[in-house]
Amino acid sequence: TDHPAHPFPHTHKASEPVNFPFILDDSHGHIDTPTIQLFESESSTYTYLLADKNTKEAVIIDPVKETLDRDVKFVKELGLNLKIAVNTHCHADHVTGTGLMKKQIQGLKSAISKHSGASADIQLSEGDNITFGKHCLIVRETPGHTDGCITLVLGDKSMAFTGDALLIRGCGRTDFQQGSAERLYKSIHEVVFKLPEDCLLYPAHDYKGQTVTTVGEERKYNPRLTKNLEEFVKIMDNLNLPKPKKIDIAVPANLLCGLQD
Ligand SMILES: N[C@@H](CCC(=O)N[C@@H](CSS)C(=O)NCC(=O)O)C(=O)O
Repeated sequence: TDHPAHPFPHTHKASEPVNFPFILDDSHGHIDTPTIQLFESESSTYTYLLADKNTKEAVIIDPVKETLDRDVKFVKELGLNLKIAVNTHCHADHVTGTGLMKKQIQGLKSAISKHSGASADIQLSEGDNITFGKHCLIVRETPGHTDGCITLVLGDKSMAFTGDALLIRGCGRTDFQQGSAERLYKSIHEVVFKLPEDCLLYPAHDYKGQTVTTVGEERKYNPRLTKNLEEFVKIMDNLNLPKPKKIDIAVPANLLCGLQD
C-alpha cells in the first residue's frame, strides 16, 4: 500500500493530530502488520486498525459512532477481514461505533472487559489473546479510570494500546464510573511501566495533537505518574475537569455496544 511510513523515532512535533494512515516501519519488524491510527475530532478519540498483511485478518480498537463510515471504508478498501471490534473500556465521552459496525461487517464480533458491565460477544479477562493472522493482542487489565479498563499489548511487546488509562504525558480522570486514583496508579506502575522501555504506547485520546509515546518517555516525563502515590492522588483529586458533554448519552449506550436509541 502507499500509505506514508510512520517516522521513527517519533518527535511529538505535530501541531495537529495525525489523521492519516501509517504502516509501521520495517526496522520494527512489523511491516506485515499494517497499523492505522485514525482520529475523531469531536471527542479527540483515536481508533486503531491493525491487520495481518498476509491473512488480512484485522482488529479495530475503539471505533467511534461518528466515524463509522470512514472506518468501514478503510476495512473494505484494504480488503480486510475484520474479526473483532474491541473497546478498551465503556467510554463516557462518545458512543462506540461497535454495534453499528457489526451490522455492516458480517462475522464481526464485539469485545470488552468482563469488568466493564457492558454487553459484547466476547467478555475479556486478564491474559486473554485476541489473534489476527500470526499476530495477537494480549489483554492486560488496567483499572482505575474505570473498573473495566484494559491495555492491549501486541504479542512481541513492541506496542500497546492504553485506552484512557495512560494518556501522553497524562492519564485518564478518576472522578466517575468507579474511578480510583490508587488503582490507576497501581495499573500504570505495575502493568504499563513494566513493559519494555521502547514499547510504543498509543492512547485512546489526545487533546494536544500528540500521537504516540513510549514507556521510557512516560516513566521519565509523565507529570502525574512520576509522582509518588500520595501526590498522584492529590493531583487527581484536584483536576476539576468538567463532566464530558455526552456522558449521560454515552455511558448507557456503550453498555449496549452503542446501540441504544
Ligand atoms: N471535554 C471532553 C472530555 C474530556 C475528558 O474528560 N477526557 C477524559 C477521557 S474521556 S472520559 C479524561 O480522562 N481526561 C483526562 C485529562 O487529564 O484530560 C468532553 O466533553 O467529552
